[in-house]
Amino acid sequence: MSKVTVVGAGNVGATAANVIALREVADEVVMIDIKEGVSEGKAMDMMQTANLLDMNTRITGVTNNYEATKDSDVVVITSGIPRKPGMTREELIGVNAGIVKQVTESVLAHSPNAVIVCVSNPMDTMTYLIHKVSGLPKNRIIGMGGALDSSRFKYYLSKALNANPNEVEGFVIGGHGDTTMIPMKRFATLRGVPVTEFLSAEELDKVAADTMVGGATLTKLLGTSAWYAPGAATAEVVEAVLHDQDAVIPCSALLEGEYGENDLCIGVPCVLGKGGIKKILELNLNEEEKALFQKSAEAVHKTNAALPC
Ligand SMILES: NC(=O)C1=CN([C@@H]2O[C@H](COP(=O)(O)OP(=O)(O)OC[C@H]3O[C@@H](n4cnc5c(N)ncnc54)[C@H](O)[C@@H]3O)[C@@H](O)[C@H]2O)C=CC1
Ligand SMILES: O=C([O-])CC(=O)C(=O)O
Repeated sequence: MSKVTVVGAGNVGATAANVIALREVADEVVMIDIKEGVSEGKAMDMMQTANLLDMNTRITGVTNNYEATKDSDVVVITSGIPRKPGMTREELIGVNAGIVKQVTESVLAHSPNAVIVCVSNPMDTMTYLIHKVSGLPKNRIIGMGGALDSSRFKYYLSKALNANPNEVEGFVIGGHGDTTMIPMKRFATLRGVPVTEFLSAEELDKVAADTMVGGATLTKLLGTSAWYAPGAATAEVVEAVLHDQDAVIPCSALLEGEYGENDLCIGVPCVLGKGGIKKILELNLNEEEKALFQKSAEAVHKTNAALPC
């Protein structure tokens, strides 16, 4: 029996729980929130789709009751405030650091062996905070950002190529921020054919720029940040871990020398499976990519330095 807890039953948390349940990634999903009745209500609503959608996962919701999260295999942390139009993710640090710290302590008290997937923003810094607060082995803490950013990159590539998004491959490394993401243009392909065969340098630069502000674009349209793709990307990460898929997904991982960085969580290609991050893949970056990575890392270090704890 596998069990996933999702902390925060707001837009992203509830969507992630729903996708995890519909894809039957886990046997049991528990949503927990501080808002009285919200998790319970969303869980009941989702369970009323079970017979319509042939879903066999059991979803429950609780308010503040960590006992119900006991012995989870994976805990997803989405609790915290989202940005509003015009804000950066980094501006959320003050409020969200306090929430993420308290939530990490509470979940680990009941699920000491869980793999933690951090979603709350600023995500790389919140992932780093979880390392500091928990002292867990580094493989058990995964920051979810690259899965989403890569999916957006593939979306914008598919639009520029006028192609089926499922035929497109590509990934994004670096920080999960409007100016820190690094869409890896050099490795993007349409069914294995480099996209540079079909797109000009200018067209590809536009795809990369749109990807970097993908979250901000949606925040402007929606008045709050996005949830469908973030929820689905979170479910992808949880599935890779629970089903021991050895899936290569860019995630925010603690670096200890990789990519020339230390004491930093930032997006790098990871092999995900049982136990969390099985391996970090070190790419042979060219000079331009190295410089972008260094700049991105500096920015994330700077945000980390603003952590209140
Ligand atoms: N890493 C990524 O790729 C993405 C990150 N995000 C981030 O995820 C977070 C959640 O976003 P949304 O779901 O849109 O926000 P939301 O406001 O819809 O939901 C957040 C939920 O967290 C709950 N919460 C607050 N404090 C809590 C606590 N101590 N314990 C349990 N629950 C608590 C709130 O009551 C609320 O229901 C934000 O920080 C957002 O910036 C959003 C999209 C993508
Ligand atoms: O844009 C935001 O603030 C939420 C987020 O991280 C994303 O959708 O990429």
